[in-house]
Amino acid sequence: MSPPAIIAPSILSADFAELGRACSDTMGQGADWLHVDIMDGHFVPNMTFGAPVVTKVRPHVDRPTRAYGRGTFDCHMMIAEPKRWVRDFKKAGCDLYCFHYEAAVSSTAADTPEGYSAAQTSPKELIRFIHELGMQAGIAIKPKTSVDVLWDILENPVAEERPDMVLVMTVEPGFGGQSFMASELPKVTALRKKYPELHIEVDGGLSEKTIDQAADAGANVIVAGSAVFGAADPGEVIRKLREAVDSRRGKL
Ligand SMILES: O=C(CO)[C@@H](O)[C@H](O)COP(=O)(O)O
Ligand SMILES: [Fe+2]
Repeated sequence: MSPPAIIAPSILSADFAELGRACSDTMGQGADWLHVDIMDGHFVPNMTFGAPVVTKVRPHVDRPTRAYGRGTFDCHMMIAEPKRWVRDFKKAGCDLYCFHYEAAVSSTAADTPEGYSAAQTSPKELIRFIHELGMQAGIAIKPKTSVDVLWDILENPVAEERPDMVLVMTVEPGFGGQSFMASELPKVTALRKKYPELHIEVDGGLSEKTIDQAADAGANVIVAGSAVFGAADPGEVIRKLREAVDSRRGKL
């Protein structure tokens, strides 16, 4: 059976001037995780914030007591040098470090002054590094990236080098409030068929209008920014998103 619904509001749509309170309010409204979008202006044409802001926000939300527990900080790293920031985000309180496949396999990074190489490694080496620091590891793919790049990574017999979650982007990364790309759902269907217990996250354009399609495909981790933070009753939206996913468990 697929894993239960995990609803992860994207704080990109929150009021940044009140970020700590926005995060704790959202948790009080029934969110499971917080989805934290990190953008560097290189990998995507937009910038958000880095580890110092995560450090300040983290105490506003209870730490999870187990992997994937309530309060998980799900950091979506839309950055060109994912290896470079793993340590800083661990220190800041990130629980799940989700990097982009496309960034990991590019080779533009330079070494860091901290004395370790930021030169990009293979996804499996990056996953191992994230695990060694005690975080869960996620791997994300953009709409133009084929799901086929993931099979080898998911089949790896070495458990420490396998991702705990796959993120299938349902918009081009960079901005909240874009239209959902249903064209990406066959990737989710293919992943769910092969991996009944894998955490499969979808991100971009999720709302009460699009959740049924995503849930039918087999997604269980649902990111929603504008749909939650723009709602008159965010708790009601979170509840409906959860219900849509959980009502399909065991039927996929
Ligand atoms: O990673 C991203 C955008 O790049 C997302 O997490 C968005 O922030 C989701 O926002 P909505 O599409 O739900 O408004
Ligand atoms: Fe995101």
